[in-house]
Amino acid sequence: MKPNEILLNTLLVDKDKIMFSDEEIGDEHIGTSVDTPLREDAFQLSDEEKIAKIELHFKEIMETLGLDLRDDSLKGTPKRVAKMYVQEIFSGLDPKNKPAIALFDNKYKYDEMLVEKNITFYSNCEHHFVPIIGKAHVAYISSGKVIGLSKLNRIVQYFAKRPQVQERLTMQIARELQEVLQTENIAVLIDAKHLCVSSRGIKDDTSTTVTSYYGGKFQEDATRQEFLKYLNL
Ligand SMILES: Nc1nc2c(ncn2[C@@H]2O[C@H](COP(=O)(O)OP(=O)(O)OP(=O)(O)O)[C@@H](O)[C@H]2O)c(=O)[nH]1
Ligand SMILES: [Zn+2]
Repeated sequence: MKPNEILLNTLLVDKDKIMFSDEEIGDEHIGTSVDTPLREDAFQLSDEEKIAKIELHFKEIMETLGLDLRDDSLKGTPKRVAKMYVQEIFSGLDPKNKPAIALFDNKYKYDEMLVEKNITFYSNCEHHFVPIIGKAHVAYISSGKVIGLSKLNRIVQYFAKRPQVQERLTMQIARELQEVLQTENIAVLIDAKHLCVSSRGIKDDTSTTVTSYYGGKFQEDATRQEFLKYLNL
């Protein structure tokens, strides 16, 4: 294959992967791979319909593995897994579960950074569908608006409840905070353990993965250092 053909193929593959956004579908999103790749018909089924379909398919997976679903302990598993996927661990794929955020004026005139640290989250790796367990630390410097503290945690949980890669999770949290708080001044740092790295494959039980995003004033060295100091990093 000539170099140009290789480049073209790469572009085609990437384009297919990132065409569909969870906010909007359109060409303007080609290149904005911050969005979870979603099918065009992603929101057509009700939760009940999704659960029924996943139950059916999961039953088939278990039977293919050789399990006898007449066993008392196993017979409810396909339904349990389906409900867990739709209502719990992948509930962040559905915008109806996005946390409602009320914005308040910064009447306290607090203009230093606010850090919400050690937000424990459970996500799942989109390559293997096994858990990612980690801590997210987020910070913002108000541009005149503030939100309730718990909403910072809720935003982290919403995006964690999707099949994820850590880089995208980091960027989705940062982008949402920038939108909600109407400021570029956002920092996000995630330190997480990927069970696909520790419990299988390379089986490295000690390594963790750190990703970060620094926007606006956090791009200045002193501000970034202050944020990291609060995290004891
Ligand atoms: N960049 C990135 N990679 C991830 C993340 N979670 C898991 N991975 C990696 O995704 C890769 C998938 O690689 P493949 O070679 O296709 O899969 P695999 O054969 O199961 O790879 P091994 O885990 O090395 O056995 C692995 O290296 C994972 O460690 C993540 O959040 N970000
Ligand atoms: Zn994985």
